Amino acid sequence: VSAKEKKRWTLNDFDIGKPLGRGKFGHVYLAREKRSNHIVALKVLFKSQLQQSQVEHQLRREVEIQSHLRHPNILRLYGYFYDQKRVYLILEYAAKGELYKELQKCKYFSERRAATYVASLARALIYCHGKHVIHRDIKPENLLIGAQGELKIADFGWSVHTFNRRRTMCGTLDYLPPEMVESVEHDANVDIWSLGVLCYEFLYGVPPFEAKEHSDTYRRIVQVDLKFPPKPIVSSAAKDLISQMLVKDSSQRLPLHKLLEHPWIIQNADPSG
Ligand SMILES: COc1ccc(C(=O)Nc2ccccc2)cc1NC(=O)CCSCc1cnc2[nH]ccc2c1
Repeated sequence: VSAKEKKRWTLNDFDIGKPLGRGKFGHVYLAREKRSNHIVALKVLFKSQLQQSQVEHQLRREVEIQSHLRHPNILRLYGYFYDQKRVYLILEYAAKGELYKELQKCKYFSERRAATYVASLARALIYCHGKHVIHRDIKPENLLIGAQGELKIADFGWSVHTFNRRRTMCGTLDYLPPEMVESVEHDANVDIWSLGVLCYEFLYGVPPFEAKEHSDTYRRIVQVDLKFPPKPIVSSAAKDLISQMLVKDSSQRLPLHKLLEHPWIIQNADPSG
């Protein structure tokens, strides 16, 4: 289903399959586009709920942002259509499912798997930043796994163009960098912080600043209270990379292109991503 055809999609163009999950604004179903037999994920959003939460403009902006993003590690939004009550998003289907379920199952990933994922996410973020899009919500719940095992950034519910930086608190705090916790101006370097948090969680199975109370997590983040547990055994190269990303001063964080040259990535990431 290429977005080139500016055709008007309707529900009749699809056979609807099993439910894939329920998001905040609606349900997602496996679906097959009848003419091409192409398998997609169809996300159904209720207009009433979008109106209630005043997110229609955010959805419109997001569809606009997404329609220009083409990257193997970014879940595609092929198009959308609507009827009386609902808005339908035609999304890429990631055949190997949700990354966080895989992380829960494995407890933590090998250094090779973690480095491969981190490198592919870094390439996706370099691509986004090149288009002045910062994602700001990189966490396991927003990552899916494609048919070849490749990682896909899957949810842009909070992405913004860098020119209008809204500071809306969204979801878990674990991934928020100090400047967002202290809600000061922030820039694309927020994604480097989140990628560092993610790399830590891939290797240890828990995020670095996790605490029982929100207030404790806040404090640990703004103090960058970074500790590496004795188990599982993690290489010093991995710890070095994480320590260069989880830096309070966002301008001092390791730039993404430097990350791709870091010894731990060079030695462990599978080049195909
Ligand atoms: C590019 O992606 C997206 C773009 C936009 C939105 C969205 O809802 N935007 C929004 C909504 C309302 C207000 C403002 C903005 C969501 C996504 N992405 C997902 O929702 C991921 C899981 S759905 C797909 C999918 C695929 N492949 C799978 N394999 C297993 C499960 C699964 C699930």
